[in-house]
Amino acid sequence: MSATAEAMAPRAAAFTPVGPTVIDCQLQKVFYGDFLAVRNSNVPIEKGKITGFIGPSGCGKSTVLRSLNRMNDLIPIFRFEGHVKYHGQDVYGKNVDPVVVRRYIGMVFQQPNPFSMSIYDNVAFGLRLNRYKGNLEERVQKALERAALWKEVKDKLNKSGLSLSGGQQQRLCIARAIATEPDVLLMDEPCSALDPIATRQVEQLMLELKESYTVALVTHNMQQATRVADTTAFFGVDISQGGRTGYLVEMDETRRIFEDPQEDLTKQYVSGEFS
Ligand SMILES: Nc1ncnc2c1ncn2[C@@H]1O[C@H](COP(=O)(O)OP(=O)(O)OP(=O)(O)O)[C@@H](O)[C@H]1O
Repeated sequence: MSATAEAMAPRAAAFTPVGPTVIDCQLQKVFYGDFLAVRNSNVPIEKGKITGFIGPSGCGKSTVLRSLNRMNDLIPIFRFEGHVKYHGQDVYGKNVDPVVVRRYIGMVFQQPNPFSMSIYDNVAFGLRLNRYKGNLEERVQKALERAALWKEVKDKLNKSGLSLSGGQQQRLCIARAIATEPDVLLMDEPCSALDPIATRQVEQLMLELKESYTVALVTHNMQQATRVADTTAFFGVDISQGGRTGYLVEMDETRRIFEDPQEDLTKQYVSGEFS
């Protein structure tokens, strides 16, 4: 670790959540094969808040986000040292089923990815997978209402999810993710494929969703972080060892990260000196 990076790590690690922590994520080292992709990143996710992850390309934002609900399990060369605990329980515990983890910690991806099936079936998918025994129609409607899509699709629930616009597709994916009523929603650049109007709709939706869910959001868009995130984690890339290893530089209330950051690197990044 470089001297600069060493100096930065303790302060970042000292971030103390104000409210209860839903996910206690402490990643000492994250590898893809031999490649050290992320180091020294303690990123507590606080209840009822939107936690934004920002930083230059390749700093490990998505890697950290995907570690929270074991999405990286799908990559055989992924491994890490550290722990991820959800309400104190080890997410990577021996007997923990990743499908169950994702039932509580849902995910929305960068590209809207509705399944090639009807709007209704898209939203009902996770409920059926989890053998939901209640009133399916009611739950589908509720999820679509919460995702601010119901009014636009209520008369065409049998149409393909793929027939919707990009912004509608992303709200459909959000409806699909919240239908099973997860506790936490992970969003990996959910607006990057959307136009400004659809982006604003999804941002508005995020603000409404945080009333019921805890959200962690990866975004390339710093304005988006200032608009929606309560807390922001800024990641940098350490090139001192010849590789490109991401690490948490600083995490704080969003206002502080953008107006009064503690670290020079954060200052330079939020003022647009590098990207
Ligand atoms: N499946 C993988 N196999 C090997 N290396 C990977 C894999 N996924 C990511 N990486 C590497 O890990 C590092 C972190 O990638 P990650 O996608 O987490 O960064 P990011 O900050 O989200 O980037 P971006 O903003 O460009 O999406 C990068 O160097 C990337 O090339």
